Formats: sequence, structure tokens, C-alpha cells
Amino acid sequence: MHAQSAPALPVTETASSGSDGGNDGAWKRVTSSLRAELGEDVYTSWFSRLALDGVDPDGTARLSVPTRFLKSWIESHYADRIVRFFTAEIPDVRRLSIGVRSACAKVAVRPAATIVSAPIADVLPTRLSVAHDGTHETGTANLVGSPLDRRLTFANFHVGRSNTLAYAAAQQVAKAKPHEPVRFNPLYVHASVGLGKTHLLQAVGTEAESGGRRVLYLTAERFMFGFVSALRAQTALAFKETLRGIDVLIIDDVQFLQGKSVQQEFGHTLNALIDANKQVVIAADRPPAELESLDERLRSRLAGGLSVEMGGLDEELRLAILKARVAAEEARNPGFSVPSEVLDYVAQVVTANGRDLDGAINRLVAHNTLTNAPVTLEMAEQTLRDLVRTHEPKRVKIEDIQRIVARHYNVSRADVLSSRRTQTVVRPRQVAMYLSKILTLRSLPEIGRRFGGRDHTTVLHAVRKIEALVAKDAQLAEEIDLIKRMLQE
Ligand SMILES: Nc1ncnc2c1ncn2[C@@H]1O[C@H](COP(=O)(O)OP(=O)(O)OP(=O)(O)O)[C@@H](O)[C@H]1O
Repeated sequence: MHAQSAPALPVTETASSGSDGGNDGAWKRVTSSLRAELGEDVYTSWFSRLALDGVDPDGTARLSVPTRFLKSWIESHYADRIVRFFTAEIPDVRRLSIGVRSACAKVAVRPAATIVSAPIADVLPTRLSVAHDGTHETGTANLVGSPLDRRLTFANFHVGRSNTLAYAAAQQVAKAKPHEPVRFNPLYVHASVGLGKTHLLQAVGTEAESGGRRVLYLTAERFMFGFVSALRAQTALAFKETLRGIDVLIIDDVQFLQGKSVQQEFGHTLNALIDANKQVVIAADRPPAELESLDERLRSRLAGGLSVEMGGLDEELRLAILKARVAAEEARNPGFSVPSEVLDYVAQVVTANGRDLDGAINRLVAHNTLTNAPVTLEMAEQTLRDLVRTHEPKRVKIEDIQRIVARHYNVSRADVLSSRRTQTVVRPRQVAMYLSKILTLRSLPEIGRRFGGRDHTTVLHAVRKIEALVAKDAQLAEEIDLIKRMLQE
């Protein structure tokens, strides 16, 4: 894919802390505009991991994302729009540069000012074609997996209440012997951004390889742009032969798999491997039932093994992760040390995810090494200000949404749940469905059930409809905003 819509979008590989203090307000408004124009689903799929790294004096806004796939997708589909929103906020911005945050930055904590790129010896490509004794198998040499990072292991994956089950299932799958029957197939792990899915999948890959199994680890990007075309170049027989060469297939971020034919290949691969008793491990940011771009059969195949969710990192878990990161950093940087009250403080206030914890340590290291200032509580408070969540958003219940929306539109809650289709109840019903999608974590099918047993496609239609109306009807947007605030108070 090429960037056609925006001028000069160089490919840059930067390690980023993902924050640009001076333009935070403008960036927030840019992302709100994107969200409003594109809708919550599209926004979450493509932009939730987009970060602003800075705005250069020549008018280049430097953004970053974690994968090349996201980079090329955003460049080719959304660059123009982002520039437009930026220019409305900061008139000097004329172009974008989207960088890929280095995988290495996830674990190796270095000063933020240092450009980090993964050392080749540390990030070994997993070649399906390489057998355990190092010889190359024929017929599969064209299938090259995404890299496995040997540093993301079970040993340094910290276990707490939110991920015990996923960890145990992942271990079981990874430690199985090459010809043992496969128990959980596929193993499907889902969690929101930065909660350790990639870490766990990488650990499965490394462990399974060290147990003598042949592993193919693919990001969704590699699946779409490498694996699928390699498969298409083969005959059906060669395809089967190829799959025979895999013991464990791991696919990360399947929510990004797009397109009918890619899905077909994905479905074939999944079926062929599962039927042949080969292990498949999948990660995504949502449960199988909510992978709206996949067809029904595929979703049910994905849900047919073991699907486990990893929840947020609790404070104990955050502290354990921080301690390990800091210990590694202290070993690397003899002058760097973090007092325990600072660790406790960071664990208490940086609550979002593992990536923010990495970012917090990066900043402390950068501040310490660049200014020689010791790490103190005060310094940490200053440096980490924007990573601190002041308050958790209130959890909103679907019943409350139905009640408040009904009251606002002067209809009854029973009307909202009924099958009546007059405009006076259709609009409040659609608004309530829309708010249920954006303010709760409920899936579309669940929302449908709670609105008088409706189908998930009805909910999706309502969400899209209201999104489209809100984008052009300022009065409705204001009305909905008001209801939202009432619900969140
Ligand atoms: N339980 C954990 N133990 C140790 N490190 C963790 C844990 N959970 C998350 N991390 C760390 O947090 C960072 C983000 O985790 P990771 O990249 O695996 O998240 P992810 O769920 O794959 O996110 P995304 O959805 O954005 O791909 C990594 O540095 C990872 O090592």
C-alpha cells in the first residue's frame, strides 16, 4: 500500500513514548474529530494506538503506531483527513510522518531520546522452513513468519487475577509434546490494548519451538500480505503439504484481518490445521462474537476452542511488572535507581495498561540520564503527569441508558424495548442503542438482547445511523452529549 493522499509520508522507525506534552489539547481534539467522523468501531480499530510524538517546525506532525500494517493502512486511507483535522487545530501543520514504534521499546527500557531498533540477533525470524536440526524443508521455504522476540517469555510474564486463566491455557498449549492430542483449539485470547496479548503469544511461540515444535507466528499484517499470497502461489496439494509443516500457528491482532478473500484463506487455514490436530493460537482486542468484519462461520470456529479474556492489570500486577522493568534498567544503567515509594506511586497512578507502564519507566530513565536529576516522588509526579488518569469513567448500565433516553424523549422504557416502529420511538431506541455501544463494554448481540431480543445487525445499523446523523446534525450531537453527561455524572 502507498500513501497517495498525503504529501511526504516517510517510513520512520522510532521508539516513542507516545506523548507530546505541548500539543496534547490539539491532539485530543484531532482524535475526537476522527472519532466523531468515523464512528467508534472504525476509530477503535485503526486509531486507538495512534500516538502523537511531536510537531516539527517545518509543519510535520510526527505520529506513531505499533505496526507497519497500521502505518500503511492509516497512510493510505486516512492521512488526508488527519492532516485536515490537524490544520484546523494547528494551522502550521501541513503533512504527517507516521513512524512504527519499535517492538524492542516494549521491553528494553532505554532513554526516550535514544533511537532504538531491534538488534538482529535478538529478534530472530521464525522460519517455517527451518527444521529443528537447522536444515531447510522444501515446499515451505516461501512462508516466513513474523519475528519472535525471545525476550517476551513466560518467565517474565507476570501473573495476577486478571490473566491467570489465559496464562495457564497458554502454558498448557505451549508445553504440549509434538504428537500429543490438542486440547484447546483454537486458543483465543482477547484483551484490550497493551494488556499483554502479544507478550503471551510470543511466549507460546518461543516455548513451543524450544519443545521441538514448528511454529509459525504471524501478525495480521503478515498473514494478509505474506502468507495469503504465498498460499495462492501454490496448488491445493502444495498448500496441504505446507500446512503439514506447521505444528503451531499463532496469529496476533486478528481484528485487523480485512477482506473476503483473506477471510476465506484464513478460514481454510484454520479448518485444515484444526482438523489435522495442529495447535492454533489467536489474539484479538475483542471476543470472537464481536469480530464484526468476519463471517458468522469463522466467528463460531474461533469461539469453538477456548476463548479467554485478560482483564486490566491490577495494582499488584502493575507493581510486579514495574519492579522487573526497573531492576533490568538499574542493571543496565548503574546510575539509575528508583526508590520504592516512587514505584508504589507509579503502580497506583499509571493504571491504563502495560504499555503506559513501559512509557513511564522510559520517561524516568530519560529524565534521570539527560538531566542527572535523581528519581524522586516529585520528579515522577511532574514527569508522568499526562499518564495519570484522574478518575475512572463511571460504569454505565444499559437499563440506565434506556431510562434516561426514554425520559429525555418523553416515551416510556417499554416503548423503547417494544417492536413499535413509529418515528417517535425509533429515534430514542437508536440513540439508546448507540449510547449502549459507546458507553458500555457490552457486545452488539448482548445489546440486541437487552433491547427486546433484537438482532446484532439492528444494533449495528442504529449505531451507524446515529454516528452519521451526529456528524452532520449539531443539535442532535449536543443532545446526545447532554444525555451522555447525565449518564456519567
Ligand atoms: N502480565 C504482564 N507481565 C509482564 N509484562 C506485561 C504484562 N502485561 C503486559 N506487559 C507488558 O506491557 C507491554 C504491552 O503488552 P503487549 O504488547 O503484549 O500488549 P497487547 O495486548 O499485545 O497490546 P496491543 O493490543 O496494543 O497489541 C509489553 O511491554 C508487555 O511486555
